Amino acid sequence: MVHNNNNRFRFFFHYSSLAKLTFWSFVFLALILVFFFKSPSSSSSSSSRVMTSSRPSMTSSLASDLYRRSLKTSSWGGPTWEKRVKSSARIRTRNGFCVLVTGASGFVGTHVSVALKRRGDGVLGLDNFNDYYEPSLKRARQALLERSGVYVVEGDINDVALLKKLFELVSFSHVMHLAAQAGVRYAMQNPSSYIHSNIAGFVSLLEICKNANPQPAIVWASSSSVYGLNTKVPFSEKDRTDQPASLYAATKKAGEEIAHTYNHIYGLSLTGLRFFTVYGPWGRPDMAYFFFTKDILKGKPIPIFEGANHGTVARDFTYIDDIVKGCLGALDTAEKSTGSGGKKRGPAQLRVFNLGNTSPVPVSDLVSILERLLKVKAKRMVMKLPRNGDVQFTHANISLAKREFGYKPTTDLQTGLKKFVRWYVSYYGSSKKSDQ
Ligand SMILES: O=C(O)[C@H]1O[C@H](OP(=O)(O)OP(=O)(O)OC[C@H]2O[C@@H](n3ccc(=O)[nH]c3=O)[C@H](O)[C@@H]2O)[C@H](O)[C@@H](O)[C@@H]1O
Repeated sequence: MVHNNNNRFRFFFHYSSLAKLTFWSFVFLALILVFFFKSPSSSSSSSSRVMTSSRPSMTSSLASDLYRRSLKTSSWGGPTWEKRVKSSARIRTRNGFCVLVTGASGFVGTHVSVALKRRGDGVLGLDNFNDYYEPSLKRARQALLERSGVYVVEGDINDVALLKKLFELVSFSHVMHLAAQAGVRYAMQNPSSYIHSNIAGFVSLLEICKNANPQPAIVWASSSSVYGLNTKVPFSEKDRTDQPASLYAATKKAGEEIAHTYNHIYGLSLTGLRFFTVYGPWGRPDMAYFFFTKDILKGKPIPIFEGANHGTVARDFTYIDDIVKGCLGALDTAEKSTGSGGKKRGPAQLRVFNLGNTSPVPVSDLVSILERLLKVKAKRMVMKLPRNGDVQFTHANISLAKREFGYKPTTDLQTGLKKFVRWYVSYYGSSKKSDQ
């Protein structure tokens, strides 16, 4: 009896302390939730586009919220959001791909997404809409993508919870990874942004891809800048790439080594594309051809770089439509990854290709073409090539891409710039008045 009473007492004691514990846990959780939803920075990061979110876990959502706060992007989740994600990623043709395009509202990302969608592939975009250059241009590209049926999820590639969610909702056959911090000279002003996007972000994406089942094949943007101080021309994929001249180039080179690691350990199929100074409609305002156009129209001086002893500075300018063909060719010839759920099952494809135009043009000739197209004389201000990451010359050997997927650029600089200028004038309206 005594024994029984004791048991009952113990049971009651346990029961009441358990109830207390549960009660206080609830109170604590409620306090966290109140703090989380009322916090000013969390609400300031929420734009009018905020959707109710169904987030995977408290800790991951807090972490992802921090990223979103720092990048001022809106939140994600909820049934409507999930429906849009799935609908955008739905394949509409036999044997079509299901592609996640990171950096979809970027210059190359927009063009590639539209081309994939047009041929019936399922395409889901992802972009953090950062303000490295005018976000309104990224929004305009997003509107264009919407009209083509491509939904762009607003978020950062470092947001692990978001990436997990996307891979839960959609079984991607391919990832076209174009999200990056671009620009050679800006790396001296904001080095950490290159580490954040080009290294940490790439690893975060690869971690998700390696754990996915099935693992997608990945095609991603490297850069001609990896050739750095290499003087042997034209640049071939076999040439040395261990002398980067800018932090930007170093992060792209690091990306190539990271790609090797994930291919080796996890059996991810990885293809890096070394783009050579891509230009065209909907381009990047930080690039020379773009801001030269703006400044020539405004009558502002154009800084034209030259090498030592008046040496020519030249680029293998490559038109966007040619680059898009190269990207699709790389996707079409990408073999499947061989691993699943984080385990390698056999060797997988690892490739790197130059995507250039194979005909370098001096920067001074670029300016002459723009003068003719704009019918305005440029105020040329010739200056020494700054020692902040620029290289004097780029020239692609494209025989590897030609052999693998028939890559053959067809647009010369004159023709491509004509299309760019036409777009520029129509986009900015009366361009001479444009403040962009
Ligand atoms: O192909 C690449 O790998 C790289 O191409 C471009 O980098 P860059 O070729 O330096 O392109 P721009 O900044 O547009 O410069 C084009 C040319 O104009 C010259 N330039 C640039 C700026 C300026 O004020 N004056 C000037 O003469 C540069 O020296 C260069 O020769 C992109 O900005 C990079 O993101 C990309 O990775």
